[in-house]
Amino acid sequence: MADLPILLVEDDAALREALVDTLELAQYPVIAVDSAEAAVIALKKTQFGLVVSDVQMGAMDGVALLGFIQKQQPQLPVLLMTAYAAVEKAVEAMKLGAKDYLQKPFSPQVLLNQVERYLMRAGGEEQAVVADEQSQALLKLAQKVAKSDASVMITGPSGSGKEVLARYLHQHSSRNDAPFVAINCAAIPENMLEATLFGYEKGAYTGAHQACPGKFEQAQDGTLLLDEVSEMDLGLQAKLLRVLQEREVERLGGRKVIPLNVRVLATSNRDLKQYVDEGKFREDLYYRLNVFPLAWPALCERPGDILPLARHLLEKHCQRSGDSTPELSEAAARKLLGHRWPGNVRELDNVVQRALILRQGDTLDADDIVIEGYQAAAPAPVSSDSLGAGVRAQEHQIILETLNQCQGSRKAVAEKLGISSRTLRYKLAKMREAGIEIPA
Ligand SMILES: Nc1ncnc2c1ncn2[C@@H]1O[C@H](COP(=O)(O)OP(=O)(O)OP(=O)(O)O)[C@@H](O)[C@H]1O
Repeated sequence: MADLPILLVEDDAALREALVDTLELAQYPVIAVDSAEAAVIALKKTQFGLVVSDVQMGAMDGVALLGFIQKQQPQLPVLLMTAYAAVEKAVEAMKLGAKDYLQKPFSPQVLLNQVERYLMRAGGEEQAVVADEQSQALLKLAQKVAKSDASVMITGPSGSGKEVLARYLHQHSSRNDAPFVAINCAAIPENMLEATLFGYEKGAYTGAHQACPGKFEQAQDGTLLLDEVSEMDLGLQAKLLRVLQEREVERLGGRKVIPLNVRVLATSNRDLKQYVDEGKFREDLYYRLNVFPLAWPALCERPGDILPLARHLLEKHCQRSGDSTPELSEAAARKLLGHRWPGNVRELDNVVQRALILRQGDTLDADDIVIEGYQAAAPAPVSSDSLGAGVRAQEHQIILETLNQCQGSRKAVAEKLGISSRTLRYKLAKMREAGIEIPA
C-alpha cells in the first residue's frame, strides 16, 4: 500500500531541512513548505496522508491551518509541533481536532513513531471527500455514530457514495483493525446469497466440495456491510433477522453454532419504509437495521462537493497511472458545476476518466469534459450574493489564493480581482462568518 505524501509546514529553514531528511531517510514521501499560506495552496493541488505543522508561524499560524483543514478535509490527520512555551496552544489545537503534538526539541524516532501511527495510506483508506456544508455535517455525524456499535442504514441515490460512507464508519470505529466485509445483496443470485452470507459445510449442497465460512464469519470482530439490502427475498430476510437477534450463525449443513461479534451496516437506494408498507421488506428487520439512519443527498444537492471530488478523482486516477495530475481550467470547472449529475459521483468519476484520456497537457479544458446527455443544473437558489454554494466555494478559493499571491494586501487583491475594496471587505466578512480563516 503506497504512502500518501506528508505535508511538512515549518518556517525555520534549518529545522525544515532536518525534518525532511529524517522523513525521507525513513522512505516517507514529503513535500515541505515554509508557511501555512503555502500549505493551503499545496493542499489544493495534492492529496496528502498527513500534515505535520509548526504552530508559531507568520500571518496564518498552525492552529488557523488546522481550522482550514478541518473545514476542507476533516479526515486528514494533523500533527502539530510546538515550542515548550506554546504547549497550551497545542493543547487547545487538539481540542479542535489535531491528532497530537510534538514538543520541540524531539528526537527523529518520536517523529517517525507519530507519523507511522497517523499517516493515511493510499488505497488503504477510501478517502471520503466532503467540502459542501451539508456533506461536512453528515461526516461529522458519521464520526460520532462510528464510535457506537449501532447498526446504521445508509440511504441515498445510486452512486452517491454510500459504500464510501460505510467504509468511513468502519475506519473510524474501534473495529478498524478487524476486517470490513461487504456483500452486494443485489449482485449475488438469490439461491447463492444464503450460503454466501452464512457459509456452508462440505456436502451441504451439490457442488459444496469443501466447507466455507460465510461473510458473517469473515467479518468477525469487524464490520459487515449489506449493500442493497432491500433486494433480499423475504425468506432470507427472516433468517438474517434471526442471526442479528441471536448474534450467532450456523453454516448451511452444519450443526455448530458460531457466536458472532459483528457490526452490521446496510445500504439501500430505495425508499425502504415504502418497501415495508408494500410488504416487500420485513418491518422488524427494518427497525433492527435502521437504528441510526444516515442519508447521502444526490450530488446536485451538495454542489460544493463537485469540484473537490473531481480533483480527488483526477488525483486518484493519475496516481494509479503514474501521470501528473492536471488542473481544471475555469471553463472546465464551470461545465462540471453546470450539470445535474443524475448518476451522482459514479457519473462524475466516468467523466473524469474520460477527460484524462482526452487530456493534452497539464490543464483540462471544457472540451475535455464530455458529459453524455448534459443536463443543466437547476438554477442555484438565489442567496444574498446570488451565487450557488459550489460557485461560492470556488470564489473563496480564488480569494484565498490571491490573498496569498499579494502577501495579504487587500488593495492589491481587489485590483487583481477587479472588484472594489468595499466588495472585497464584504466578501471577506462573509467568509469569516462561514468559519474560513483569513490570513491577516
Ligand atoms: N465522498 C466521496 N469521496 C470520494 N469518493 C467518492 C465519494 N463518494 C463517492 N465516491 C466514489 O464514487 C463511486 C461511487 O461511490 P459508491 O460505490 O460508494 O456509491 P453507492 O452509493 O454505494 O452506489 P450504489 O448505490 O450504486 O451501490 C466510487 O468509485 C467511490 O469511490
